[in-house]
Amino acid sequence: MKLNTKNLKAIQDLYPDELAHCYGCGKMNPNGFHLKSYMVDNETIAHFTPEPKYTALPGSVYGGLLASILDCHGTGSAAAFVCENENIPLDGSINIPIRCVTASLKVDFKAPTQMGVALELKGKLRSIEGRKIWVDMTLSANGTICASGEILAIRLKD
Ligand SMILES: CCCCCCCCCCCCCC(=O)SCCNC(=O)CCNC(=O)[C@H](O)C(C)(C)COP(=O)(O)OP(=O)(O)OC[C@H]1O[C@@H](n2cnc3c(N)ncnc32)[C@H](O)[C@@H]1OP(=O)(O)O
Repeated sequence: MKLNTKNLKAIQDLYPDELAHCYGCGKMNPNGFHLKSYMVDNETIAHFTPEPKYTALPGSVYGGLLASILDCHGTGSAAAFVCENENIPLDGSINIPIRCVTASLKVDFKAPTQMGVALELKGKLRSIEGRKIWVDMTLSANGTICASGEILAIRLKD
């Protein structure tokens, strides 16, 4: 079901402009995917509809694209979970001061991912240990989990 984002702020839109050039999710990158992830009830959600040029086999989505959007959903989720943990607001009143980058990303491709539908990505916090944040993710098409992912994101030092 499509998420109503009317009263929500995308995590990636809370990055300051100078750190928002990521190809996958940066609002300042005119050529990028502009993935937007939202915190909803202690999990993160993003929707993304790939263009047909990202085809693997006819009718299904190229796995590299799926890994790419899981990567950005994972780092955004990691930053958001740290903010929640530290009572930093995600309501847009401030740019978030937390920066996380991918140290490790694992993706399991479980079923072909149908082209032409809005994909749903979800993230759940597994753990935070110091600067290390582990997030478990799923990517679904029409309610079928097509890929699962796990990311280790590292919080950058100030
Ligand atoms: C790039 C700057 C952008 C900033 C803005 C971001 C906005 C968002 C942009 C969106 C981005 C979208 C997504 C993208 O595309 S992000 C782009 C792709 N990612 C990168 O380019 C990251 C490249 N790597 C690094 O810069 C450094 O290696 C980092 C920063 C990750 C850590 O180097 P640092 O010197 O800071 O820390 P450390 O080496 O003491 O490690 C710390 C702890 O982590 C553990 N560890 C490390 N690696 C691994 C591993 N592979 N498996 C398991 N564990 C690992 C390590 O053992 C240690 O544990 P412990 O000993 O403490 O227990």
